[in-house]
Formats: sequence, C-alpha cells, structure tokens
Amino acid sequence: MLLKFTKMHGLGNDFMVIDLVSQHAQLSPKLVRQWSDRHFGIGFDQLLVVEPPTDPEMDFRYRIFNADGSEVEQCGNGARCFARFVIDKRLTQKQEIRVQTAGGPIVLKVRRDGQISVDMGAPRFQPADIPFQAEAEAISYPLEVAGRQLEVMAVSMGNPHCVTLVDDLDNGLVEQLGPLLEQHPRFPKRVNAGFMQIIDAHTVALRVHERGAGETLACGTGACAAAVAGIRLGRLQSPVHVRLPGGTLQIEWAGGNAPVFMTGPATRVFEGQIRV
Ligand SMILES: N[C@@H](CCC[C@H](N)C(=O)O)C(=O)O
Repeated sequence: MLLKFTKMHGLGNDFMVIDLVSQHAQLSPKLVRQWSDRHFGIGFDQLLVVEPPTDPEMDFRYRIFNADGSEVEQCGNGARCFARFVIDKRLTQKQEIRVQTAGGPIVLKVRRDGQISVDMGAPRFQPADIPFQAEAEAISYPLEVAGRQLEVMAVSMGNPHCVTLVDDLDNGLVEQLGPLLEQHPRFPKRVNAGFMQIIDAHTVALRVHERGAGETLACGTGACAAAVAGIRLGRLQSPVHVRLPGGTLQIEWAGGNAPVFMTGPATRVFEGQIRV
C-alpha cells in the first residue's frame, strides 16, 4: 500500500506529516527510525500524525514521534504545520482548531498574514510534572554536568525542557553539554536542552538540543520554555522574540497560569508517497 505524506517545516525544524483520518498505517518505532533517516529514508526531525480525536470536545488528535522513534507529548513548530496541513488538505473548515495532544489540549489559529498562532496551554514548573528530580519547586536549580556546575531552569510545555543561560552560543557548549543534559539522570524521561543568550528584555537567541532528535534549527516548545523561564527569572518581558538558527518566533506569556502563545510560520515543502 502507498501512504501519502507531506514534507513540511517550521523554521527549518522539519517534519513528515501523515493523515491517518483518511489513510491507515501501522506505526512502530523501527518504521519511524527508517523514515527519519536522512540518507536511507525521507529524513525529518519529527513525524506528525493527524488522527480523529478520542475526546469529542476536540477537532483532531495530534501524535508526535521523534526521529529516534520515541513518541512524545508536544511539538510547537509541528503544531503550526499541523494547522497548515489540516486546512490545505480540507480536513477542517474551522479557523480555530482544537487539538488533543499527549501534553494537553492546544488551539491553533491561522492569522490573516499567513502566520499561525498557537495557544500552547500553561507552562508547568512542579518538578514531578516535568519530570525533574528536585526536593521542591524553584526558579532555577544547580545541576552538575561533566564536572561543570550549571544553573538550569526546568519547565514543562507538555514536554520536558531545561534552559541554561549562556554568554556565547558558539563556543562549543551546546554540542558538548546538550547530549549530556538530554540524558541527565535527574530528568527521568530525558529532556530538551535549551541554551539561551539574552540580547535585551524582549529578545533572546536560542539553540536547542532536542530529546530524540539532536540539535534542530528551531524548537517551538523550546522557545516557549526559554521565554517563560526568562520572564519568571525577571530578565525578560512579554512579548519575547526568540531568534533560533532557522528564524524567529514570537512568544507571549502573561505569567502564572496564563497560556503561552507562540506565533510563527509553517511551510509545505513537497508531497510524497511511500510503500508500507
Ligand atoms: N521540535 C519540537 C519539539 C519536538 C519534541 C521534542 N524533541 C521532545 O522530545 O519533547 C518543537 O518545535 O516543539
């Protein structure tokens, strides 16, 4: 059987998107790893799957698989591509799309300028919700990595993030510490490791070593986590422009239990089909 897919990206964070509302496929971690291979497969950071919702309040169910085959809770750049996909494929007529994810419900809206805004829900800071091993909730935590004493902020955007403030994003720290943070034993479900340089109160530069995918050109939930962590620390103010290697996202957060809003582009690259 041939399975139709669309290759998309959000600021260079790239995806294979499949519609399992009108098609059928039996997914497995091994199959996802084969497809994600950039030499022997299609090549992508994440596989995004559109399914019918199991919750009647929602329009779709959105499932996300990292390139390493692991199924995860949330993907921000993917959420914008999800909106563009379901509209382009005429799977919905709605302008405001309610989506069920393993990380909680999110709401997608296409703006008149073509950019997509996502209500990503409220961030969570309780160590057990991230999950992160710590005695009590704090704004930042000391963490030892490869003999270095870091100060990290831990945030759940549905998926786990840790954010480290740095002065320089190009001195090899991201490559060296990213994989070690991802596997750090105090993050029992692994973690997405963001490295943030503050430019001014409304602007940061960010690189993210993603759990299960390595460093990507952009990470939407990573941008949300970094902006939220910086606001909570008192160093940033909403809106925050997050400059990633692949482009800039705008993040808004009013604090506390308010939802985080992420705005940015979603791009279709090509359509394909693969034998399953
Ligand atoms: N690229 C994504 C995040 C994808 C999932 C992440 N690697 C995880 O394991 O949680 C984004 O744009 O948010």
